[in-house]
Amino acid sequence: MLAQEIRDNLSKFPHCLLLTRVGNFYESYFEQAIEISQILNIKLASRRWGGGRVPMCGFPLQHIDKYLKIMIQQHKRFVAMCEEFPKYTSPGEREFERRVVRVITPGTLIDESFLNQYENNYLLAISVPSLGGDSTGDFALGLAWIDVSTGEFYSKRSSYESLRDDIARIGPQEIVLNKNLETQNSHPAMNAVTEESNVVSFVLPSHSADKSNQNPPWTPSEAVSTSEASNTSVPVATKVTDEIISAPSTPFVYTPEETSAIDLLTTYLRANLLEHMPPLSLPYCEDVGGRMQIDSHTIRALEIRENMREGGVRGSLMSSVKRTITTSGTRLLARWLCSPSTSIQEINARQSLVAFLHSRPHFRADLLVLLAKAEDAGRIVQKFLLGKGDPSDLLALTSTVNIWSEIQWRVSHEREMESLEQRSLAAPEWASLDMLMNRMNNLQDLAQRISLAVEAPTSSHLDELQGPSFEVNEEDSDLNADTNPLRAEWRYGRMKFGIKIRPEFSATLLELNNNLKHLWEQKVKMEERLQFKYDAPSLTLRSSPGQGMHVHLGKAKRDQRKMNADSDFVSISETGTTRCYFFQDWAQLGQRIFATSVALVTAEKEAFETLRRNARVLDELDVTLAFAQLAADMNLVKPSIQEDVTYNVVNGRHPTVELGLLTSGRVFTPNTVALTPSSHLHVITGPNMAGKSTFLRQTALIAILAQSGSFVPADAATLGIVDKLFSRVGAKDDLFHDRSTFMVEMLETAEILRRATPRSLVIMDEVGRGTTVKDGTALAFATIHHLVSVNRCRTLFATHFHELSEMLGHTDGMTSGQGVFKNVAFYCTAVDEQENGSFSYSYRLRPGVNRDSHGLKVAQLAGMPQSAIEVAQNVLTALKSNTTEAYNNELASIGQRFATWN
Ligand SMILES: Nc1ncnc2c1ncn2[C@@H]1O[C@H](COP(=O)(O)OP(=O)(O)OP(=O)(O)O)[C@@H](O)[C@H]1O
Repeated sequence: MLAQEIRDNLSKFPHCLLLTRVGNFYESYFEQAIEISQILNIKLASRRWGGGRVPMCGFPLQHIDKYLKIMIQQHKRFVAMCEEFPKYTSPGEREFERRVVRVITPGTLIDESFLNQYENNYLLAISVPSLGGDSTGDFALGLAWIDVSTGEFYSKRSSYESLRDDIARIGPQEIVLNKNLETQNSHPAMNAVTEESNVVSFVLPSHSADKSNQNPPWTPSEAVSTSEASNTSVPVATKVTDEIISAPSTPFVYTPEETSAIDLLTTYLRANLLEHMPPLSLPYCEDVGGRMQIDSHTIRALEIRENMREGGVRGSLMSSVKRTITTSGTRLLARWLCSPSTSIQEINARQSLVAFLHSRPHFRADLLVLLAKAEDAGRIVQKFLLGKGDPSDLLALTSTVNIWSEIQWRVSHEREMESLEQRSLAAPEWASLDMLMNRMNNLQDLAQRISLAVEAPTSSHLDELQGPSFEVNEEDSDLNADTNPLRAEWRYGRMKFGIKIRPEFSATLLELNNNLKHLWEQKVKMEERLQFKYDAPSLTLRSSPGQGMHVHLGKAKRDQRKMNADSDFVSISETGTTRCYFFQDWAQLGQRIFATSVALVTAEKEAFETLRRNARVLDELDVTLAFAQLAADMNLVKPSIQEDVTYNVVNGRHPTVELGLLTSGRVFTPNTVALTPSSHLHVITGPNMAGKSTFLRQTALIAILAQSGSFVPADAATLGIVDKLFSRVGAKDDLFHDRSTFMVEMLETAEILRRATPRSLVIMDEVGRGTTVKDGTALAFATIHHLVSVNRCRTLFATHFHELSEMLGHTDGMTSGQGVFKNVAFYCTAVDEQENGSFSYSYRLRPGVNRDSHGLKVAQLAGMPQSAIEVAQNVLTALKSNTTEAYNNELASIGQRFATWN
């Protein structure tokens, strides 16, 4: 029996490692046991089955998380969890029913202990246009991504051009694509997803792309549209709240591409979460132009989330600026830093709040103490929706809501104190905090209502919820639980999730519950009346997607006589034994039941959404408090943001390098930069190790911080919105994809030249260094030429090819704008040499060109043997000879001179 169950499951889930619960163990049998024992490094045993011995291995239940982590996160394998459920057959006997309740994949983790709570664990679905369609058009792709462990759900239009950037920014653990793509290795979408060795899964969508727009793949409650809701006077399905301070009040409109991606995602989730599929919020629709686009290389090169060398967060922007104290706030901070806003209104709202909190250190400190006590409410709500919430989660949720109330109280107390002190000047400042706090619900009795209203169901509850039976006609050919609204209502509404919101939670819920109860009673009475009147005991009132509300006769031959004689019953179908009729009265009553059921589910979800919404407001408070704290710690200033293309930063600093230097007691030298339309490309020259790359990177990081809503490390800053940020810095080779260092460099450069707009910011470090000096110089010149004449974007271009300055018409003593290229200016760093031979770097930029790279000094510092340095010095002197003949003679003599050891 067990052997057969396991064989069946192995063939049903061939792509998974199967773990079967047997008593207090998870076990694996047959060929897979060999593989699992190797992966987990556990003992391989065998047992006698069916006359032969079969391999097996297993481990105690309590080790499940440890081993799941190895299989899923280290080996990127999928695991099908087959659980056992006791079945009481007869007194004293106990049997088990076993079934796969969930397939765990890297992108569908729920509450596993190895999940990093400070980071999102996203599953991303990408829909691509059908073959033969317009596969190259702008924004032809749809993206949908969700963190199942927190319920954070988003969608967005995308294009092939920006797909890589979107993937890098979202950082999914797993990507889902349409099954049609599985064999198309050269498809551009496949190229983009395999770039980062992502885990890629393929699924057949439940709806075709063209149908999906009219027939969205969500549960009925989610699909309730404004018009539908107003017809039935039920609450409109609440949209996912925005993360921004001024949330849009209009509902989201999803493009067909997004709808297809959402369909792919939900189909995949259902196929894997199985019995743990939660009800989903509507995805928050990201505006394509609303976020700064940071290209995929730049996210890595600027070390925003993680440090490139070690892969960890140490030394990253995130680690230097992180002052958040909640896990969900930290996740939000990472999202803001990886996709800064391009809306001046949004940025200003965030910055005003930071300024407000920055100017009130005591208030800030109090709020931080309170926030530190709050739990990750969004994650707890999601746990309940996933059927995993337990009494301790309920306690945590209740106490967190109490803390939210305390925060609200502390805010109003601060306001009272200020009005007592008659600080009327401060009134406008309150606007930003008011805007945020107004998005929180009244919490006065929320905590009490939660403990009253949220409960794990007992089995009697489940029975109560299931009946009275409003079942689906099993003979219907188009029977499908996902498209049958009534089934889905029970399934998504309450049944599966081990959680029920009691009607006491809100007046709306109470009223809807009463209505529904009343309608059910009417339905039962109508059924009984019809059975009696038409002498038809097999008559039931039913609903199905194919036949709508209909009257069903189970034993038609026996019961149809009187009904056929009544013109109120219109026959719509019949089989050998059954018959179905349309009956106006039932059609009307059934519709009302349906509408009320949908409204009830919507209202229940609204109750959870209330909690989520508040949690999100607190996340924003956490991040803005963190920015305020950061501003105080690192002496940051509020930047002024404007809608033009300037970039003016006075004495800017690199936040991470500054911190690093501080730890060794050194001081960072600040630098000023002024990019304007008349001087929008700056060529930076100077010695090795004198701070060129640092200057380039700090320029990009300041733009990111400013547009995320933070203050910036500078004395003053005025920034025009950056729509796209590009970098070409510090390339490595990419042997896996068969690309040399120079090829990587050229790919990145080509992408910038193709995509940068006049509102973009580009930093380029040593373009052309990976080839010969002549080729490199030519390419560097062509790149500058293109950036100045075609892209016209703000650019910092660091180079050791100082010949470029001559080519661009720079002469000593000239000022900005006097060269052949009017929009190009020249700045450099230098080495200060002392008479005693010692030297130091001057990190401070000054106008002009530095033709000396002082590379030998760096070699000396790096510990190159003195004899080698001397040889290099001789060669350098020879190479600096200024006539062609002398130069060639020197080259010829160098070999002769240094070949003496031979
Ligand atoms: N403004 C600064 N103030 C103080 N120290 C700095 C500054 N900028 C850079 N440094 C220090 O100098 C080191 C080298 O800087 P960076 O890599 O930016 O130089 P570089 O000019 O780009 O060098 P190379 O041309 O060799 O790539 C940094 O790691 C940092 O320790």
